Amino acid sequence: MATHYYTVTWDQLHRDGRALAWRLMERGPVRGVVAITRGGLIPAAIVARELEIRLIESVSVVTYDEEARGEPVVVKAPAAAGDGEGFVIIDDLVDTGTTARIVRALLPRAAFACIYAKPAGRDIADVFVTEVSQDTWILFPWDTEPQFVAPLAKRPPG
Ligand SMILES: O=P(O)(O)OC[C@H]1O[C@H](OP(=O)(O)OP(=O)(O)O)[C@H](O)[C@@H]1O
Ligand code: HPA
Ligand SMILES: [Mg+2]
Repeated sequence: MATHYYTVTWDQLHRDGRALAWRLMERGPVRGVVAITRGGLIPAAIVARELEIRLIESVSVVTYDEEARGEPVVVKAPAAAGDGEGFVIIDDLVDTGTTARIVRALLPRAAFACIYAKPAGRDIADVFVTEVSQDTWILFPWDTEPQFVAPLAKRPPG
């Protein structure tokens, strides 16, 4: 269970997505990207734009219902990425690494990249940008909205 929250704004996600693109570019040419839906869709779009990649495939794995982890289900396999040669699989984050391991098994020759990583899943990523602790839940901009917060002086102590 998460005890900390790390809120990511659209602006920060865009910057971190571009940082991921830089790191991928340094590793060598990329023919296509495979986005793990849904969280990997926007990171994959940012990377594809920066690396001028038009070949974009998707794979759908459902593992979580909000913060509750369930049995991962592959809802859609990647159709046109072969064994993954020349492709980079992209996701928003690795947490336990379960989702990444399933997709890596489907595309054994692809690299795996994500923007955020937690310690339990970090080693499965070839490239990531920012690490957060295992007890931190990352709040993505598509899951949140700005809202009023009470002034500090009016909040209950604690
Ligand atoms: O490393 P893991 O423990 O497998 O967790 C990471 C995965 O969990 C989330 O996806 P989720 O299953 O919530 O689906 P979504 O991307 O459609 O929101 C996240 O987008 C990663 O794909
Ligand atoms: O920290 C997280 N944030 C959002 N989705 C997630 N899915 C697994 N871990 C996370
Ligand atoms: Mg996901």
